[in-house]
Amino acid sequence: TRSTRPQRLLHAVQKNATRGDPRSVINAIDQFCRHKEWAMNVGDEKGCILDSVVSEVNPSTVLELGTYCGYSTVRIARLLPPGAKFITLEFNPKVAKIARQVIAWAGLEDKIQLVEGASGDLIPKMKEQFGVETFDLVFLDHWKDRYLPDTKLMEECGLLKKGSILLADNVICPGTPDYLEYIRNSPRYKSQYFKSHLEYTKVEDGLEKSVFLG
Ligand SMILES: CCNc1ncnc2c1ncn2[C@@H]1O[C@H](/C=C/CNC(=O)c2cc(-c3ccc(F)cc3)cc(O)c2O)[C@@H](O)[C@H]1O
Ligand SMILES: [Mg+2]
Repeated sequence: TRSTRPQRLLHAVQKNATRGDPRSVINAIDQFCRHKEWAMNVGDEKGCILDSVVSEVNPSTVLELGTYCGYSTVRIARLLPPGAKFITLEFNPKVAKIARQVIAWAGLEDKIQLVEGASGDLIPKMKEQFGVETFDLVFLDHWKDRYLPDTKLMEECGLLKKGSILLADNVICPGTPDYLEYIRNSPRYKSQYFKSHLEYTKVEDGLEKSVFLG
């Protein structure tokens, strides 16, 4: 049977990237998606904005919603200080299996805890099961209609503290209208839009960075 897109992406990494070199894994995926087969990674243009936010926040605790093939996971993990706690959630076991191999190829498996399951089920367990108090940074990149409910759930579970940063991909394309409306009008957040483009295309997209005010 025909391979899946995540499998073909993994093979491109194993063929073109150097083991233990995160930058080469990132480049191999970007080359593959730009020249061979598009895939829904945050990509290199928005990826640079992600890098700058991660470097600025210098987080001790990070949560990523929607690992997919692990592209943004590798981008984030390579910039984290030693001892940082990085949890990424992926509910498709087949995709999680690919992401683990991409992360391993980059040599970053010790910095990343990939947990298989749905964010709605796992967020309420963060404190008891994963020993997390609050997250300094959350990267939202899963189903777009889940950004808002999961943000409210993180608030309810006390996982955000004053200064916590939410960074949301795809707020224009495919778009997350209910999330944007909430986060931009809530007195509990200060938001900033970073205009960019949909990965590997000229279509407008962007990242919304929101600071939780407590
Ligand atoms: C049920 C919600 N909770 C979840 N918990 C854990 N993992 C989840 C969850 N949802 C989805 N996932 C996983 O995250 C990934 C899904 C990401 C969804 N992303 C998109 O739809 C997306 C889509 C596009 C896009 C843009 C333009 C197009 F024409 C076509 C596609 C671009 C992007 O950058 C995207 O992020 C999958 O691996 C899925 O298994
Ligand atoms: Mg995305």
